[in-house]
Amino acid sequence: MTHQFPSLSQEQKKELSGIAQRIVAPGKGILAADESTGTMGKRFQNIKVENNEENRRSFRELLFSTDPSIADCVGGVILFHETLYQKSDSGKLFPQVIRDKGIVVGIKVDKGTAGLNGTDGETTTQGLDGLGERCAQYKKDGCDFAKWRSVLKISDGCPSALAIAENANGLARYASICQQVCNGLVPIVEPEILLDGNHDLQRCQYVTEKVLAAVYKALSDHHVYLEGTLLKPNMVTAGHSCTKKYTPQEVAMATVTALRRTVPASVPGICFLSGGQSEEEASTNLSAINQVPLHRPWKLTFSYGRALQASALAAWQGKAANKAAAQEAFRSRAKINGLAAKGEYKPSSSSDKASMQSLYTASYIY
Ligand SMILES: O=P(O)(O)OC[C@@]1(O)O[C@H](CO)[C@@H](O)[C@@H]1O
Repeated sequence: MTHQFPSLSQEQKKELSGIAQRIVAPGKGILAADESTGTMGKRFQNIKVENNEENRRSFRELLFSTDPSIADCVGGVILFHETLYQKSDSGKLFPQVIRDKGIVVGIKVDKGTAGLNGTDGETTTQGLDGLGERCAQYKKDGCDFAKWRSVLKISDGCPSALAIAENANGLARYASICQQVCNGLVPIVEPEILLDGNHDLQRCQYVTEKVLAAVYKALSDHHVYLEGTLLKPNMVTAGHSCTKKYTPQEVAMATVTALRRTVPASVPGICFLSGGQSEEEASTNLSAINQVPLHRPWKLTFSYGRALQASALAAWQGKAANKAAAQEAFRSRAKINGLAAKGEYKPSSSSDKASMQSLYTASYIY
């Protein structure tokens, strides 16, 4: 075996690890506002709002112009391409609005999934062609991190060895391109295992361990600098149609056990996706994860889309008059998750009904 040909200087490594650490500073997580145009359409349908560019801008404006105290619990925001070039009501580009609050700007760079022929409906993720050029441009336009989502599912025969290997390699190739000399983006590596299925907690833990082990082998093969990366995994939970119910403590123990067996201690932070859990479930499980009596060498925090925005969307209803109420709903959810990231969130019996509502969609695609 040859030696490694170093591609990153000490300064470049320092920049990457500094960005990653700022995003997951104590009590901070990520707002995933990177829904594609199609996904926003589904969200808007529920509140009967037309899916046009101005409405998408207005909703994001509401989130990004929330009181600056939001920066106490949000360290990073992930944007969709369209949003990166949109402006606030006062005419400021969104990345500037976000950076002015001391929050790091990120961008979703994958181009969605494509079928893997010969498998039982499994997929790979597209977007590697021209990725280097796109990353360099995004860095110039104010981004410091990126996100790429791979999707795997659990059934009797899934995930297949092919799906695991193909998605791990894609994530590693993407991560190495993000970190390349001129690009300087911290890659968030997201191997999402969907909630669909009737499998139990143990099966999800087993699959999560196999998937993460393959991802970290591929990241090593591709010489990815782990200190300058973040992981965005699913929590280990039973499938959505499993009849057995598990406590947050059981979910937390299975999740932390799987992570301890597979994720190197050099990774600064693990930011969970919410994956269809209700807002309350996602917060309660995260808090329980941060209370597991095992050594946890990484920050364990959130990178929620649905579980951070559902109440805000419901309060907004597309009406300017509801902006303040929607911002308050978002601020309150972010604060709760900030506490959960420190293991300090205690759910109260008075939690409102909407926050307990499942946000699950079968075979979630975007
Ligand atoms: O699972 P959640 O927390 O809602 O969203 C997690 C996420 O990766 O999936 C979405 C795909 O639509 C992205 O917008 C988002 O970043």
